[in-house]
Amino acid sequence: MSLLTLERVAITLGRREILSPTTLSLRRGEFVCVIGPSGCGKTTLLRAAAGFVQPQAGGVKLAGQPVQGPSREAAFVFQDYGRALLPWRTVAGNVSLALEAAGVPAAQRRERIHRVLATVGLAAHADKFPAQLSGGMQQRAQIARCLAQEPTLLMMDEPFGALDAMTRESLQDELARLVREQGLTVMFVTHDLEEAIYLGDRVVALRANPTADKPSLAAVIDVDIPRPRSQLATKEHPEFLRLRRELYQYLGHH
Ligand SMILES: Nc1ncnc2c1ncn2[C@@H]1O[C@H](COP(=O)(O)OP(=O)(O)OP(=O)(O)O)[C@@H](O)[C@H]1O
Repeated sequence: MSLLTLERVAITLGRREILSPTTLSLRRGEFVCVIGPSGCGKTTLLRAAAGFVQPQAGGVKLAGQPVQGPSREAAFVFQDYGRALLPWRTVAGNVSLALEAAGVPAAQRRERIHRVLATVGLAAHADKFPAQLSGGMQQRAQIARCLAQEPTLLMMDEPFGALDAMTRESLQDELARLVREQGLTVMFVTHDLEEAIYLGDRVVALRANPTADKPSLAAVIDVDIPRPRSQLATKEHPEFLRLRRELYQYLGHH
């Protein structure tokens, strides 16, 4: 059963067609990664799917309902955690924002804040300010704020792109666990092929400068590698290596 459906979604910015008509649907609980060269429209596709931009043609449906603007069902995680968090609010205060916006009474907020912070391993840092945390911890805080909103869909735009390799790997593993435990559906933009294969149930490859015979959607590939995955074993799995080669060719030569 599909949760999110994009039906011939096309986007033109200025006079340029950024995204040629693209059809894609995400099943409930599915983790879909979107890759492609810089400027091919990954962020634009994600923003359209989240209702932040209205496509010039085609439509987006969430749980069968047309998406006409941002909704609480879909939470958006940005790469730039430094700008996503309010510096004058503590970690707990930042998470509280999502609950305040949803009208959750103060009496229930404390417990909910504690629960989501524990989920992302930040329970001991609730009273710290963002500037007192490492990049990885700030990104965890942003993810906690999104989870507090209790979304069904997580839209993530290169969330780990600014982190060092070790932190990125541990956050990938935490995210995969969390998504599985909570049954979330994820649309995850990255320019990192390995990250896309490691995390995804499917990988969507976009190409830049679409034309009539070479549309934006270059390929949609199933990642048939068992879960839970692990950084070492999965990345040595023959299927991982095969997919990496296949996607590399799509990105490099199409
Ligand atoms: N508001 C806008 N007006 C005109 N062009 C825009 C606007 N926003 C983005 N673009 C252009 O649309 C194209 C797609 O941008 P988008 O950010 O979706 O690409 P991307 O694949 O996410 O790129 P990157 O990997 O570099 O983040 C780019 O060429 C960008 O310059």
